[in-house]
Amino acid sequence: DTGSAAAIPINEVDIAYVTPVTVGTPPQTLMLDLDTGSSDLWVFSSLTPSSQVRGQDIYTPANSSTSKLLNGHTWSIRYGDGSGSRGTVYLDTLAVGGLEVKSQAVQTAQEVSSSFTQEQSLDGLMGLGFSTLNTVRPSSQLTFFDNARPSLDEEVFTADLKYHATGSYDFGFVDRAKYTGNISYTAVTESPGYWTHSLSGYAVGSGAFQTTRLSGISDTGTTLLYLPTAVVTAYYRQVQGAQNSQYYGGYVFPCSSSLPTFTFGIEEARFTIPASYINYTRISPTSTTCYGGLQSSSGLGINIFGDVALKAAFVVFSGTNPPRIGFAHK
Ligand SMILES: C[C@H](Cc1ccc(C(C)(C)C)cc1)[C@H](NN)c1nnnn1Cc1ccc2c(c1)OCO2
Repeated sequence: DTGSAAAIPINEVDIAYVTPVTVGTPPQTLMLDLDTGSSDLWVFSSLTPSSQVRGQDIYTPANSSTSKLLNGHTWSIRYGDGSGSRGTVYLDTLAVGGLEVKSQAVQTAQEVSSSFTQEQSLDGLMGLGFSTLNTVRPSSQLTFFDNARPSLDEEVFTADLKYHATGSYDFGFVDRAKYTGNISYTAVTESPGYWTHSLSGYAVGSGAFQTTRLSGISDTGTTLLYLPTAVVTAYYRQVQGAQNSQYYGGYVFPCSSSLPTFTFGIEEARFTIPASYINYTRISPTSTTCYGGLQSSSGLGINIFGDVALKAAFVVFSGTNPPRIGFAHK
């Protein structure tokens, strides 16, 4: 079996991407953020207080003839940016792009933090990290990918995220039409449940490639690219007027500055992020100061290869044993 679905940016700066997912019988369509950096599938629901719902679609288990309460089970998740949610759990039929799982744990939110309420076009998250990270208790639940595995033609899913455009997620196959050349694979360690792997090095603009192993997680649910301070200072040293602002919590620069590209290595392969991806956003609609798409990871304790990096490639998340991740040009 296979599935293929759109990855749609939810705003004009690609803060997150959503994918249509159908839940229940008859199918209720929700727009979920497929997130390889977490492992809970949670949705805005009929159990979410109306004061916390602002335009989101909701899942109503009572309207689904196939929904079953997972008795006595609850969940609670806190994300690295401080946002979070918690609630109860139903099992129901769930499909992404034609790929159906009969009994998927759907975590119904009874509380969501304000940053989720504010994102009107995002109805929840679908974690695609390793199921060890799932927060449902007393028994943790499997991700959609883990549930779908037995029926997949190939134990893979791929991410083709795009800059200011709609991309796609595919399950169970690697679409030859979506990339050029060869796929460069590298080893993944499932620690502590993320798609953790190394970069083989980096280059700033036309500068020499620095060969140095940088370990981190490929995370479709994180907007920006977070790397060690040494790398980030080397990058912004090439940007006129750049500064690391305590006030804005990161590197900012005059929007008129010209930015270098940023190249990262996957084993012998090289992927160049265009300067436009790193000129992330104006700090306010009328400001001439812009916020960088490359920021320091020093506060996070882990390097995060988020969407700013992933959208520069076609990415294969391979659930083989051992797992691996592949990057190709597109
Ligand atoms: C933050 C997302 C999870 C999320 C996604 C979207 C949203 C909004 C819809 C409200 C926009 C909030 C939250 C990430 N997912 N793997 C995550 N979940 N747990 N850790 N991370 C990665 C991390 C960790 C720390 C950080 C960060 C990132 O950005 C800034 O500081």
